Amino acid sequence: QCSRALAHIHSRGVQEVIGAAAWRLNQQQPQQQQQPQQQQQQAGALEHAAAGHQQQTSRPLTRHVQLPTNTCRVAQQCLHRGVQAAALVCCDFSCRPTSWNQRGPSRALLQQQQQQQQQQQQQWQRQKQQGEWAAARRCSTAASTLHDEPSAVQKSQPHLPPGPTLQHHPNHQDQQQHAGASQGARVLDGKAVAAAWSEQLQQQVPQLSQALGRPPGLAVVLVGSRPDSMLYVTKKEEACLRIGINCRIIRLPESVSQAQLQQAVADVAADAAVDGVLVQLPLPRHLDEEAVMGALDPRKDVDGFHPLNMGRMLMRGRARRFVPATPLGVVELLSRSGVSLAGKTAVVLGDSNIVGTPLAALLRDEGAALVTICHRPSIHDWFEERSACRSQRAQADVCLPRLPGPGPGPAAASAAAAGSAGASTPSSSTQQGAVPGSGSEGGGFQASQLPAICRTADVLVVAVGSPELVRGAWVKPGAVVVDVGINVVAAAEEPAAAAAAAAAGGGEGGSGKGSSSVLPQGMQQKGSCGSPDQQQQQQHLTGFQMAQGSTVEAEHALHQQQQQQQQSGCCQPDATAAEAAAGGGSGGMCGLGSNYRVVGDVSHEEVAGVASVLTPVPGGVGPMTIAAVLHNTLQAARYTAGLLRW
Ligand SMILES: Nc1nc2c(c(=O)[nH]1)N[C@@H](CN(C=O)c1ccc(C(=O)N[C@@H](CCC(=O)O)C(=O)O)cc1)CN2
Repeated sequence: QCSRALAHIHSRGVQEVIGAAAWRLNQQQPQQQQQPQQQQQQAGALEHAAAGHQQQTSRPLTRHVQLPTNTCRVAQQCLHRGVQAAALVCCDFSCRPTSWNQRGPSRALLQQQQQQQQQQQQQWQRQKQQGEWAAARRCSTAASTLHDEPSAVQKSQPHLPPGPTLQHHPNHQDQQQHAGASQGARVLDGKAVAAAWSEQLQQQVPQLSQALGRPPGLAVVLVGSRPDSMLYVTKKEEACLRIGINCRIIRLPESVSQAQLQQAVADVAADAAVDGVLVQLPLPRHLDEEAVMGALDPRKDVDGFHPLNMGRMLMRGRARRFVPATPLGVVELLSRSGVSLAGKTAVVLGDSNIVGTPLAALLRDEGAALVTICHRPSIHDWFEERSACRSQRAQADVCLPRLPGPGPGPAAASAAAAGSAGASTPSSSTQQGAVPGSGSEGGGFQASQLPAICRTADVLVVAVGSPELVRGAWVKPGAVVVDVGINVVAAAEEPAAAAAAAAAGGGEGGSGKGSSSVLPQGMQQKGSCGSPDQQQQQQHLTGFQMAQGSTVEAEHALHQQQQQQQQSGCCQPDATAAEAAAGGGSGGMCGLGSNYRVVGDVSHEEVAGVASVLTPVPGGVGPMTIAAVLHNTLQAARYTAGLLRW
């Protein structure tokens, strides 16, 4: 079990697992009491490794393995001799502070640690059934409460400085792991967790600035003036300034050419005062995002979108470098909230490069036993049927998607509507005849599985950009649900209101034609935003667009619409990001005001009654994304300063 745990640690990129030799020594004579000479040998070996490390990197060792039973005190001696950081793995549950020798920690500290360990061990006992992955996690959990342990994802990255302390909440974990039908989900406070993380990062800045001879520097390249992108860039800039990172924004016009953009990125990356560079996405349609990402300097690629960084993360057992901010934020939010992923069945709705795809790899690395990605063909089918779904919601718990068959169209829509009455699971007869794996040509089968696949998830992450797609009935009781979507909808379009409207309207039809109740009031007042059909379409796309997991195609389509609206006075073309942020409870995209609100991809109200843990929108993953950018920028600064080996 121990060697598996070590292999696991190695496979996650931790290179410095010193003490493994001492562990082996101990293994060879498991029954024997160690002789003082042996103990000294081990202490010497660890110290030697620690000193070597310090010499090589000019900083103290930041992680080592805490060894079983007898050797624990050896590790402890190391801590006393200037090794700063936490034990990573404690393989032996019977290891007790009492086995440490007199030169170990003070009695008070021992007592405190003993108490903590006892609490942990009680918790371990309750979780003992969780299997091998859980064992490794239990160990690191114990270690992290004893010391200032790097957080979950940091552990998987080599050479990290002492990181933030994982806040494990046994009660919360119990709640998560033992909850059946939930009395009400624990709603994670992403804003507070991000603030705490940022504060920890802020504490690292002075030391880094000293090593660099200047503050760490981030450059953000922003093409065009999408209100959402402007808002996010402003958030990044403000967050940087708050903790002492210099932030440069390079604003390029919408019409910038591929060559000009790549040149601008190369120029800013060549600036010696810039440690990290990111290009805000999405880019206008005429630009080739892949080429831009490929041309980034991977050592400064704080978004982790360069193929080298992405590849290292996706491949099993490779040492990671930069991890994309939103997935990193998700995993940090869970881990800092005491939510364990070990042994869990995870489902990720959405396969974007920004969120879904990298997050699936992170969940795998965090110990999830099974990770399913519901990818584009299946989800697109849902989008195609959303308008039909909406009007069906009043009548059915789960709105069925289009039946397998011809491509999207009115016939398919009415088939879906007809099928929605009785069947709510994929085992229903309406699903027969579906062609598994038929993919984008006829993804009805995949789409029809979505609710059922979601219901298999202990941990469900939704990043598709479809407002409140995931309903209560899609969620397994007691599941952990992470909502990554950010959708702007008209305030009047709350699900309950929509359902009531649909019920009152007696099945108005899928298109929502002429339904003024769902139109943004501001637009109605201005009355110049296109036909009702266009307005309806715009609403869909608005929600679609704002999500971090949404497709670039849809984003561009919306952007074009926005531009048209701006020209026609529908949106405020001159609203700055700051104004937008200040405007209305929605967080104010495009000067939205109170007629709009920001919702996630999950029906919060419904799912809160079923899940055990839920992230809100806004105030969940979004703020964690910003904190993760700060984290990555400081990592980049460490590479620049030579504090980390690339
Ligand atoms: N180059 C990148 N582009 C984009 C990324 C990315 O990680 N790198 N992710 C998203 C946008 N994004 C950061 O860039 C981001 C999205 C949302 C938030 C956020 O804080 N959201 C708030 C709500 C928004 C509001 O106030 O209206 C929240 O959830 O509380 C931050 C950053 C796409 N592009």
